[in-house]
Amino acid sequence: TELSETLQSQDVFDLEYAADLNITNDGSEVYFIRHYMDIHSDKKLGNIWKVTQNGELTPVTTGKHQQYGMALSPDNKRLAYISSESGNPQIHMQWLETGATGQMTNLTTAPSRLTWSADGKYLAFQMFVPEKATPPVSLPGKPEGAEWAEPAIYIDDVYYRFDGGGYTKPGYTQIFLLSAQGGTPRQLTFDEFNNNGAMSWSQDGKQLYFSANRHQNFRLEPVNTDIYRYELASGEISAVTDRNGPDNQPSVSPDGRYLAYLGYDDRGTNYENTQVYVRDLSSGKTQSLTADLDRSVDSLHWDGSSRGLYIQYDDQGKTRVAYQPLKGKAKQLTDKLGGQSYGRPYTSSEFDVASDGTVTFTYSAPDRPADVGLHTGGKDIQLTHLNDDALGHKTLAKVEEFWFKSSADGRDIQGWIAYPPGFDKDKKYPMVLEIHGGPVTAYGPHFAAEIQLYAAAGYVVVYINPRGSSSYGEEFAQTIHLNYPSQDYDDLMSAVDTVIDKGFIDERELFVTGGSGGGVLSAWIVGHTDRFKAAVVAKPVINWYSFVLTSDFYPYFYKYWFAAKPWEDLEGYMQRSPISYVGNVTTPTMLLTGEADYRTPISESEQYYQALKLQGVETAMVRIPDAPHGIYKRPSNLMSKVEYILWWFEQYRDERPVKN
Ligand SMILES: CSCC[C@H](NC=O)C(=O)N[C@@H](C)C(=O)O
Repeated sequence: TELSETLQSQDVFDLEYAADLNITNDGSEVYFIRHYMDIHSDKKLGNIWKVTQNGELTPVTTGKHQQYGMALSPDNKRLAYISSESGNPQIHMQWLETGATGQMTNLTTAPSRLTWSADGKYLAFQMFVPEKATPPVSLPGKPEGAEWAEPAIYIDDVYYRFDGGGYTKPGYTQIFLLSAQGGTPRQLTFDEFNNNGAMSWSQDGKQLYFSANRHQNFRLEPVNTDIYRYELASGEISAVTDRNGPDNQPSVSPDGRYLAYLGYDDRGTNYENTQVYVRDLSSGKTQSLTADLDRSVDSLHWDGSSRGLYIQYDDQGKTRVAYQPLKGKAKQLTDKLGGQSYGRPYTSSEFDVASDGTVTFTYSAPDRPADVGLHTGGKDIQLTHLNDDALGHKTLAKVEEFWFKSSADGRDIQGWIAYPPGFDKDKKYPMVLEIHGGPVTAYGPHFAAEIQLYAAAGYVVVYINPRGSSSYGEEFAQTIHLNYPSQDYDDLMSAVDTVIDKGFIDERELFVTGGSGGGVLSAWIVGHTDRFKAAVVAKPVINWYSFVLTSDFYPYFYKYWFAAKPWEDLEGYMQRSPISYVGNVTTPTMLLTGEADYRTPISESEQYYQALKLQGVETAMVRIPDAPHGIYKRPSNLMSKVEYILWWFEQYRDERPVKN
């Protein structure tokens, strides 16, 4: 095929990225999953690879499989991982000295969270244990061999479908123990809770700490997880934490003295900073190490000497790793993490640490999905270049940071401009404003196929972190508590004005799109201004009343995003709903949503489509069959999304014939 100079939508099949980083104790090698897109199955697959400190790459496993959940044994001699190569997900093990590999289990449902005991003799893991569902009604009179319709589906659980997971089956996630020699796993927990949070062994192997929501009312208290201790000898489970609010990611220190974990006090708001807590296991004394950080810590790893922790958090659109000693100030190590959200430029990354403090992390650059990086001797080194073959010969958009003041109140807001390849500041370009979802998430200077493809099509792409985004502290994120959308609209309009003032935008050629929370804001925008020539509203919430009563995670949304239940505050719900402003819309607006989106169900898009039709506004609806909220997860769906958005915008470009 002909070499093209700029990124094309089919190039998404050539993207690769690194995940599941596991560094050896001496820091000399990093094992990772090398994800790639399989053009035949249209799925993301992945095999295990190893990279040394000098960048030498070796495959560890191979084949057209999805391998994931990798865990290096404490002595670094074995690698446990999950693979579907035998047909369904099973635990596999590779003995690294000999390369011998074995399937360790014959499970009936998918295992997860492989967690080694310190002596390397056991693996704890979790697995869904289905319960027998007996429908309350069975139809009489079916003659032998008759082909009747599928039986009716009876639902009585709070959570009956999950975005990306489909309709739920009755049962609970339980903890299991597997000998590292293989064999039959032993089930450790049996009760009617989902024992599904992260796990960590005590150093003597007598206890297993895990996080779970084991409150009687757990379904309606969706974030109230705690840390529990499981006694291997007796099977007794006791609560280690008991506050109102989440406690998770337990991690026992290498010397066995402390338990670190993440959590916050639940004050019922849309956002709280997740802090790092350390509990002295003999005295029970617990302290927060990050009370003054004003950022949410996403993950942690103990320092080999048990004197502190390496922590990861988002800060102004980037992700950092810092060393936080048990006493004293944190030391910044690197801010180059990211690259795992290859569709849109969300912060998304991971890291691991060797005993000597060498940090491996997913290395982010605006023009590449995640590579393997290393932070050692005060320097960041990029160990892999997984996409140089596919992207090295292409001209990609340059991404530049900018800051501006919001017209609402003069608040400083951060954004980025992606310039079309071959950009010439003396020319005038059409602009796409692309808006993130969440709404408490953050974009940053990270690779994003969607942004790159809009730029490759000739648009200057602008994306910002309006108020309510994460990575700027608690006050900034909470400005939209019970107040979304609101002045975030002004932040977005000020961004557009700021970029127009730079002189290279054709003011008559402004386009807007956004997904999820960004779909809310783009629908809000067309209801409040006619300055955009066309809009694509992707997987939006259009009506908060119907959203709260159809979304998979509804016990959370009504409780943390609104002051009351929908029927108790009809006015409040409708005031913040884009549907209430549909009467103002004149902008041609297309809807685009996955038909299996159970987070922002497609009925939201249908409402807007039908309302726009009734209003006589130009509209269309793109339905992506079987796609969940994460449309990008199948490469061809990512392609469809981008191609349809660009096509819609092109209909309204000046030099194109206007649509009938
Ligand atoms: C605005 S409704 C909730 C949508 C969703 N938030 C959490 O699931 C969301 O905005 N998702 C973002 C990250 C997206 O899909 O882009």
